This record gives sequence, structure tokens and C-alpha cells, in this order.
Amino acid sequence: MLLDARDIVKTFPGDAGLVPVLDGVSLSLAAGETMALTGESGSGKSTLLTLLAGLDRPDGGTVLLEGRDLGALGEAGLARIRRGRIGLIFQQFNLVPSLSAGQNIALQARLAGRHDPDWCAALACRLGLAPHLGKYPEALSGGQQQRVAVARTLAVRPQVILADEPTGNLDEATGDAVLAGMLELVAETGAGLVMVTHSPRLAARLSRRLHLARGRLA
Ligand SMILES: Nc1ncnc2c1ncn2[C@@H]1O[C@H](COP(=O)(O)OP(=O)(O)OP(=O)(O)O)[C@@H](O)[C@H]1O
Repeated sequence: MLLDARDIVKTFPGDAGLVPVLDGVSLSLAAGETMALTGESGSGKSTLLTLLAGLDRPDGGTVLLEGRDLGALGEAGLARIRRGRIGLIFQQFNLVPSLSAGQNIALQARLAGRHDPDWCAALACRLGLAPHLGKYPEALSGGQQQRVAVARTLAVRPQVILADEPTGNLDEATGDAVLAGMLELVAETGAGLVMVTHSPRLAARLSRRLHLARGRLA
């Protein structure tokens, strides 16, 4: 199994003491599988994604990535896995303003020591970014910026892609186009995808859907 989360518990301090946001969440994701994560605002979707990414540690339970327990890794080991094997895409594009689109696409792959100019060029082409590679983020539309963010993540060839409402900032048609490109490329690379979305319409385009409510997945 690519990603295996077992009995995840996460609590945060609330007005009346510790509040369990995730209360025994388990999920597994196979290579090539795409999973939508839905749930009301505040149900813990982003919290779960953060734990799956190894950006925070659960209070209970384990996250296994390709059989490796993220909880058993130190900060350096976690950082290495995050750089090379886990791709994150957020609603905010988080592009580096002083770098061109092409440089932004290559940035994380360079940092991970995996820069492949041919793969970057192919991604840019597939995502319709080829004419825009020399432009800086301020000169790109929202949809173009998000496609750069998608390409930047895929450039690393991560095993797992965790996306938090990646099209939430885009109009419906642009969001659909970005998602279609992303799903196509995820399928081709054989990565697994977990995508948080509020949209049942978008969730229906993924292979599985899990709904988070009252700290549990259904
Ligand atoms: N660092 C934190 N400290 C305290 N409480 C937190 C922290 N992070 C999240 N929470 C709480 O955990 C709950 C779940 O938050 P989370 O952001 O995971 O929800 P979500 O389902 O992603 O919501 P949304 O759809 O609005 O983005 C919320 O009640 C939030 O206030």
C-alpha cells in the first residue's frame, strides 16, 4: 500500500479542554488511486492532510508511507520524504514572485536533486504553459498560476500528491480544466492522490470519496 493511515487521533485545545478533531481515522491509498476527501468546514480535512504529509504528528495512530512509519522518523528524515516523495498543492498557489513560471516549475525538483528538464518541458506543454514559461507570476492568470503550481509538484515525480482544494480559487471552467490536466498526469505517473474538496461534482471525478464527519471517515 502506498499510504496507510491507521487510527489517527488529533486533538486541539478548545474552550472546554482538548477537542478531538480526528478520532480514529483510517484510510489507505494505493498507487494510481485518486481519493476525494469531503466534509463540512471545520471537520478536520486540512488537519488530516497535514498529518498525511508529515507536516505535523498525530496524537495517536500511525501514518505509513510505502510501509515506512512517518512517526518513527526524525525531522531530517521527514523533510527528505516531504521533498522527494510527497507533493503538496494548495488553494494558494505560493509561487515565488521573483522567479519565472519555468523557474518556479523546476524549483522543487532542483531542491530534491531530481531536476529533469525534459519532464518539466513535457509538463509545461501538457498543462498549456509552454507560451508562458518566461513570464513572472504577476503576469499570469489565476488558472495559469495554479497550473504552474501543479507542474511544480509533478516535476518532482512524487509518489503521493496531497491537494487541499487545489481549484478552490478558480472559476468553475478554469478549475475543471486544471483538475482534468492534473488527473491525467497523476494517472500517467501512477502517483496516488488525496484531494480535499467541498464540491461533490469534483469529488465524483476521482476514483473514491471519503467523507469526514464527527472525527470519523465514512
Ligand atoms: N493549530 C490548531 N490549533 C487549534 N485548533 C485547530 C488547529 N488547527 C485546526 N484546528 C481546529 O481543528 C478543526 C478542524 O480544522 P481543519 O482546518 O482541519 O478543518 P477543515 O475541514 O479543513 O475546514 P475547512 O473546510 O473550513 O478548510 C477546526 O475546528 C479548527 O479550528
